[in-house]
Amino acid sequence: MIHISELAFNYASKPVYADFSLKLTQPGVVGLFGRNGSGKSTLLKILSGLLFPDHGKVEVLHYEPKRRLPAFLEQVYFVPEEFHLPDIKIAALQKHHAPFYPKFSHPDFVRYSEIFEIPQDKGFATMSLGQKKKAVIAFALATHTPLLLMDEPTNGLDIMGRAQFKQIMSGPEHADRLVLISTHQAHDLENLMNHVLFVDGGKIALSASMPQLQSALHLGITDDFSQTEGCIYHEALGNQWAYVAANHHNHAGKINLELLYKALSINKQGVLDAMSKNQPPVEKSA
Ligand SMILES: Nc1ncnc2c1ncn2[C@@H]1O[C@H](COP(=O)(O)OP(=O)(O)OP(=O)(O)O)[C@@H](O)[C@H]1O
Repeated sequence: MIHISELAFNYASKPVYADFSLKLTQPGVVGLFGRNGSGKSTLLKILSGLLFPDHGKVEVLHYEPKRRLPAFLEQVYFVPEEFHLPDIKIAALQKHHAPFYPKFSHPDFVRYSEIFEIPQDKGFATMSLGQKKKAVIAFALATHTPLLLMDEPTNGLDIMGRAQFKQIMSGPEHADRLVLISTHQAHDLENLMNHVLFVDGGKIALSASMPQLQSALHLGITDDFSQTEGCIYHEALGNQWAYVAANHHNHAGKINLELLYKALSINKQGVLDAMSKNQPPVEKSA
């Protein structure tokens, strides 16, 4: 579905990607993680055809995004982190924009709008930031495009909004699409994710499915500091210690993505060594 090889991209003189490669071949929810400024939004814009690579090959759903062919654009929806909406009501949003997306589902849009409690009688100019974001997400999910790109979708949503987002995203109607989500709110979405990507230094630091992570890593909490010896990463948690270690027991445990993110930021090589030593015989990419 996504095939990038040897991508290079610079903003004027600011290099963001150099020799970046990535392959995602299966539908599912993929989390895109990385430090501030690591290039996540830039990648989503390149994939949606809003920015053009300087070098390398980018293929999405068998199209080159930079050509912006209508047959490509009707299959991809991008929810940016920041957006401007005209002062219209959500019924008008649907009327004017839905015809661009052949698989758009009116009943699903109504259902998602109800779950999100989006006001029907207000124009966007008088909606709150969270209400506008919910309207855009409800629309994006109702397009049923095979590829959905979302940049920080839960930013600006309250606790109920985040729960509503998870509820909608878990629906079986999204099972066949690839949903690539850039987020710093790892905890919000970790139960939904099938695969995670970490970008660092203009390259993919890690691309792994959840089963691969669960098989290779053991994340836990202990009262006994001596148990953190030899771990890939540990941190104080009140009177206890949270840690990331290589999984020597072959029990598939729960992956706390925030802890994994810190482990990768502080000791990337430790994580990669554990991953390379313990790979289950499962899919190699999402
Ligand atoms: N329009 C632009 N012109 C010049 N430089 C830019 C532009 N947009 C982004 N950058 C720079 O490119 C790099 C990557 O930015 P990008 O927004 O893709 O990062 P990000 O990973 O999405 O960051 P964040 O987590 O903070 O949202 C950053 O160093 C940023 O300063």
